[in-house]
Amino acid sequence: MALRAALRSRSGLSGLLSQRSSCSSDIRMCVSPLLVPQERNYSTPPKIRVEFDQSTGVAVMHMQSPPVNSLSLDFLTELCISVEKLEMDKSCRGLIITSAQPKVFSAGLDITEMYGKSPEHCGAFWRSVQEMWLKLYGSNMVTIAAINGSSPAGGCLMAMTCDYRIMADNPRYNIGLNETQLGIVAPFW
Ligand SMILES: CCCCC/C=C\C/C=C\C/C=C/C(=O)SCCNC(=O)CCNC(=O)[C@H](O)C(C)(C)COP(=O)(O)OP(=O)(O)OC[C@H]1O[C@@H](n2cnc3c(N)ncnc32)[C@H](O)[C@@H]1OP(=O)(O)O
Repeated sequence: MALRAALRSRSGLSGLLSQRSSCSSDIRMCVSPLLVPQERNYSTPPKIRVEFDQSTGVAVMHMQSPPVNSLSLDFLTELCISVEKLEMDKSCRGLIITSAQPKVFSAGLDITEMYGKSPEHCGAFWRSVQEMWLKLYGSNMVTIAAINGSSPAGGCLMAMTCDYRIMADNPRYNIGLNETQLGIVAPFW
């Protein structure tokens, strides 16, 4: 109850959504093996920014990978590490995921990860996709997607793995699954 009240009263969620629409206890103590070799390259700016409010127990995760928060291997790795860190912090009970990019929540899987890559890279990429939705779907935190822009395909998948979805009311923002239109078939796993 306290968490829900906190979520409701936080300027965070309502602020995030109105801002965008107006412009047009299992603590895992180890990092998963998938994530170990994928440490962030510190020569590039972080793709994920997390603000954790100790007083409410709510973290806001801002996706900030220009131009459209496409889900690349690097992006997904960073996102999974951030979720794991929050998951390990017992005081974090709620997670709001939103976008720092204008008009787009996430464009879905990064198309450039799907051609001209080695089989090893493709394997790592698809594992990271799976890791992302398993982590969010299985999270002990209350998870909310604050969808402040378009969110096709993998962006929709990510939102679907959260407990709640709230989308900015803007007719220009699309959400849904368009894989068939693109001729993409998700591999068996
Ligand atoms: C719970 C159980 C689950 C089990 C598993 C189930 C299913 C399998 C899992 C997932 C399948 C998912 C597949 C995918 O996600 S495939 C990707 C599909 N995505 C799209 O088709 C989105 C395409 N993009 C858009 O529609 C638009 O770009 C936008 C997001 C609406 C934004 O429009 P806007 O006009 O603002 O920008 P631009 O179109 O001009 O784009 C700017 C810039 O970004 C590049 N870009 C866009 N999308 C992607 C992308 N997905 N990957 C890589 N790059 C992308 C675009 O090319 C532009 O680049 P430029 O260099 O030209 O500036």
